[in-house]
Amino acid sequence: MTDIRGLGYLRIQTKDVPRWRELVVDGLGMAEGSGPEPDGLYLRVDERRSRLIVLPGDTDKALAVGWEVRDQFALQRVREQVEKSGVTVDVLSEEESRYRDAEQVIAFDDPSGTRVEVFFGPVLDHSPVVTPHGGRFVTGAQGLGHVVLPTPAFEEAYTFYTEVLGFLPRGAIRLGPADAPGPARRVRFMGVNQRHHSLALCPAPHSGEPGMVHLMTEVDTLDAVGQALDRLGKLGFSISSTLGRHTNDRMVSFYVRAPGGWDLEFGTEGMLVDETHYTAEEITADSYWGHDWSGSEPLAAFS
Ligand SMILES: Cc1ccc(O)c(O)c1CC[C@@H]1C(=O)CC[C@]2(C)C(=O)CC[C@@H]12
Ligand SMILES: [Fe+2]
Repeated sequence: MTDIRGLGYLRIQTKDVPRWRELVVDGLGMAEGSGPEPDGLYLRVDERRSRLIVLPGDTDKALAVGWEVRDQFALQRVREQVEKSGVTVDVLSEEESRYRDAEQVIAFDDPSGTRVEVFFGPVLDHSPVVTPHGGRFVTGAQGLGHVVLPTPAFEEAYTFYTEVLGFLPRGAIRLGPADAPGPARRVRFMGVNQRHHSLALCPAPHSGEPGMVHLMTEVDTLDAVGQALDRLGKLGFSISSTLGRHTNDRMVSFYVRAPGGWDLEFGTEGMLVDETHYTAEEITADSYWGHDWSGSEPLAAFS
């Protein structure tokens, strides 16, 4: 069983912090917090000081995906496993860890070059999470949500996450027709807690900028999802996919395009996995209904 307990945080940079604020605060209804960079946008959805960190930069890209472990002993085990696999691990200084609002952070690159941070001891903010539209986010033992990462080195990356970091396979979906020539290409889902997937890998031409396909965050009511969709329309955001219900995690969600050419998925009613009975399945449709991607602008990871 893996030492990783959940998706802890995502840190990105963007050319357009104000538009990101409209997207995640005015649109999705996250609460604005604070952090070490005065010009950064720190988003709170729970008692953590921040879960999504949006920093100003020259380009739009993911800076780091943060995975949480229980304690210093778990962090040490992860470090040993990653080093044993031949990957260099940076042990961040106390100052660098404090910048990330954690007691201790280690960092390394995954096989696609995505910066991975693993941490324990997140710093809490006990003031009430005052979300601007009253939404309540589903985090806790299920972590922040899930990320889908683009990778041109699919097999290597999948092996790394499952065999080195211990992510559990949580099924797959084939890309393209079942009778396509050559080896099947699949999006593979992986979990570390009861959330169906905390990570998915998607075969893509490159994992460079923006280095993300989407980040999913979950709220506790369908009304909060629908109201966010209404607000985003008024704010002029492009909806990449209409509302729909996924077949694997049963989540009802939509996708909205973020600056930088990747998406934020916003959903509710995600299922809880019971590992006593779960087996990894291959789904043959992404959704029971909805999720019409036909109006989507192309994802930057595929260009
Ligand atoms: C199928 C599915 C189940 C659960 C999810 O949280 C989820 O995001 C998805 C969609 C993944 C989806 C896909 O399978 C094919 C390629 C897609 C359409 C993309 O290009 C982005 C989302 C990808
Ligand atoms: Fe997703």
